[in-house]
Amino acid sequence: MIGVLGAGAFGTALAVALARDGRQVMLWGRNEGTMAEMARSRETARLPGVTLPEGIEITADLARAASAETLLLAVPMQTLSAVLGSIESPLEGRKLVACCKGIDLATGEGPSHVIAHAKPGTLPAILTGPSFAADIARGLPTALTLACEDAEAGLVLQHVLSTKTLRLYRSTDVTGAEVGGALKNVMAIACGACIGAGFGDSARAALMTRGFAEMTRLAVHLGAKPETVTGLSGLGDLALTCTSELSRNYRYGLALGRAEGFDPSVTVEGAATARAVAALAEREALAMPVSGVVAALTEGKVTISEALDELLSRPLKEE
Ligand SMILES: NC(=O)C1=CN([C@@H]2O[C@H](COP(=O)(O)OP(=O)(O)OC[C@H]3O[C@@H](n4cnc5c(N)ncnc54)[C@H](O)[C@@H]3O)[C@@H](O)[C@H]2O)C=CC1
Ligand SMILES: O=C(CO)COP(=O)(O)O
Repeated sequence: MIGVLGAGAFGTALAVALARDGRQVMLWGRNEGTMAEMARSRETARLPGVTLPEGIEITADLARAASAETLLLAVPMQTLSAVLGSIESPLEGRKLVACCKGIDLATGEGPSHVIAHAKPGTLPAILTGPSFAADIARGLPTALTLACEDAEAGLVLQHVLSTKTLRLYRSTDVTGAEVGGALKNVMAIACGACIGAGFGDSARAALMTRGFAEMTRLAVHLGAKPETVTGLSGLGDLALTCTSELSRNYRYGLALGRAEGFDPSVTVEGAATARAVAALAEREALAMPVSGVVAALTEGKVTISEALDELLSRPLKEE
């Protein structure tokens, strides 16, 4: 049995893909009324046009869902610690797969460390890479990285979570996979803002490239392998998210660039993560200029033209 905690777009899409491939899945969401309605209609507004297979048990009972052998944690990054804290069972020896992207603002930690601190003795892993929930739910081909420090547990998870259309590549470099997933959202906000403000495609390509350099710098500083950053979890997801209007982070950036409002209820992981990265960069004395500018922009501390000036006025250097 696979338990998916978080019945938003991504958690539900993963539950749909796994159930369609014959897995038994329990999908948990915190709102009893919403979950009862999902169970009745076998639909969700988060994934229009998608029918939830009968193989998904829909529940608002956290203890029940958390009793599953493998748990996928598909809640927003800044809520991960609280959700884990509300599970009474210690979950010792169980595989806990983070399906969220970002860095915890309170601690500066990625999802696997948040899991390890909240639930010691578990086997933390991360599932990350280029994939829109809508694509996964429609059964379109998707390739992701499954990273777990415990190679044996990673191998088991790779087989348990791969389907005919969802192809998982295995890695033991959890830090590299997490940094890629977290930073690509920050860069997507930057790229959206760039296009929204009318700075053009050449400027976006420059931001993606310099953003990738920042991603690599932080990952390697934290002990990751550079080749992980060139994989699906890094370059792959950066390419998707910085160029598609299906991305919420990119769309949020577009709105910032156009000086338009944006629905605050939409999950935009890159805003809090930019602030977490800026704090981390300062603590570790790392140059992370694009992340710093995105943090300032999303906090309303600079305008879009001040943000551009800041990046263009940096000292000239070797690439
Ligand atoms: N939507 C997508 O295409 C993809 C999303 N992700 C990641 O998945 C994670 C979740 O995002 P989505 O499902 O897209 O967001 P979403 O906004 O569709 O859903 C978030 C869900 O979390 C629930 N939630 C919020 N706060 C909670 C709390 N304190 N306790 C319990 N539940 C809570 C909400 O009720 C909602 O059901 C994010 O980290 C995102 O980066 C990763 C890959 C693709
Ligand atoms: O992570 C994603 C694609 O890989 C989804 O991106 P957004 O959260 O920006 O919509």
